[in-house]
Amino acid sequence: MFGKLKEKLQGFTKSLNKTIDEKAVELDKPEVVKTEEQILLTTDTTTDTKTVPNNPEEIISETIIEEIIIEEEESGEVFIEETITDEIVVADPQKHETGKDVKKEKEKEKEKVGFFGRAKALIFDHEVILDADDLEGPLMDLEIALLESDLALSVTEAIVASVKDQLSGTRKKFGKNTGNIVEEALKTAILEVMSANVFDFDEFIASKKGTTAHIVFVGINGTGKTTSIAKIANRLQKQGKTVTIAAGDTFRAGAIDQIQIHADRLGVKVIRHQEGSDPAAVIYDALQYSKAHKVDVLLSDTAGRMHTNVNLMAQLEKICRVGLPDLIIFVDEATAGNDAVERASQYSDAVAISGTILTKLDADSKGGAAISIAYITQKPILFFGVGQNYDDLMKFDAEWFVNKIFED
Ligand SMILES: Nc1nc2c(ncn2[C@@H]2O[C@H](COP(=O)(O)OP(=O)(O)OP(=O)(O)O)[C@@H](O)[C@H]2O)c(=O)[nH]1
Repeated sequence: MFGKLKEKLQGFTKSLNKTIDEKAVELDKPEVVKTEEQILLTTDTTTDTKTVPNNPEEIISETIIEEIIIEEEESGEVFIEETITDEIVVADPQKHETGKDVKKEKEKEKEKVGFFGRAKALIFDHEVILDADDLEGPLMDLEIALLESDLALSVTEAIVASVKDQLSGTRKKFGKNTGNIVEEALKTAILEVMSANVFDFDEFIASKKGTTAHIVFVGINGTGKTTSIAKIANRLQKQGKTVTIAAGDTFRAGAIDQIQIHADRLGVKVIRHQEGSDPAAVIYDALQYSKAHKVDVLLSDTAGRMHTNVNLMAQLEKICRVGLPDLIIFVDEATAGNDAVERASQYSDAVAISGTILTKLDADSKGGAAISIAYITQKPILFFGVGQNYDDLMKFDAEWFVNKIFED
């Protein structure tokens, strides 16, 4: 899931981590030279064993310290040279050992702790300050990565600005979690967008106890409105709620029968008129019926319509005016590209969208549509459709979503 977005974001994370690492080494170089003596002191020439400083957990670049084994031609004996930055430390020549012994000894030491790790420990607590120059290149890469993952320009800019804000000018501890700094900044930025106006669907339904909660589903053709209505009906029934469905798609041939089939399977009452009749009238009747029968939730289907069709969008406004919905749910596909942003925006202008259901997350989704729609509508994603069965509906969880983008 979100393979492409994941790959691109990981690219940015790696590139900025590299900058941080380079900068950390640069800042800490004088410190490494200063502590060279300390490293030498750790070599006990009488026992030829080395003491180990605390915290030797990580391995640093071999460009800082190298070991060279030199074989002496005549005796076949071996000296160890340790090169620290550009200085050479020669192990005690009085204490000649055979090559085999030395190698064994070195193997043991490596098992105890990496030598580079010990050196790294000495620069462990320093801080890196990222400035605009350090961030410029990686942030440009991030912007391109997000745009290529179908995020709208406005949301891309918001995420890049947030990441920049979090990383620039601030002192960052250079410790063993360095690698997380960038990822955390990105996660926070995406989480901010995805958590806009969070609203809990179940709490909302619970709050309507005693009255009929009316939900209208809108969106372009074939995005999964009818299927999502059936999934929501199934979910509500499992929670002990009573449900009615309004067959408000009177436009597409077969749409009324399609929703009737779902309703029959689920044992839900459908209020329907003739094909071609006024959808606002069907929905009005369904609402009266549901109220009279104290039905907990009325789910109203509407015909798919292109956001660019002025007449059909005007009809949708009328449906929502007459039907007095408590929620208007915009349904679109998680697989949608940048065009999803345009339609979310136009639907949002036409009617007061309360939230979005993103369907087909089980198909190859780039993830960009989810982030963009949440940002453009400034309304929460409520559910993900994750398949064609009634149970294939997942309540949206922003943290789950963001972690999914970054998981390996
Ligand atoms: N894989 C997958 N398919 C889905 C999902 N949701 C809906 N579909 C399929 O998408 C197709 C269209 O779904 P519908 O529910 O008919 O879409 P609609 O928005 O009501 O279509 P119109 O009435 O033409 O506007 C159907 O084949 C559904 O089975 C989903 O979450 N995952």
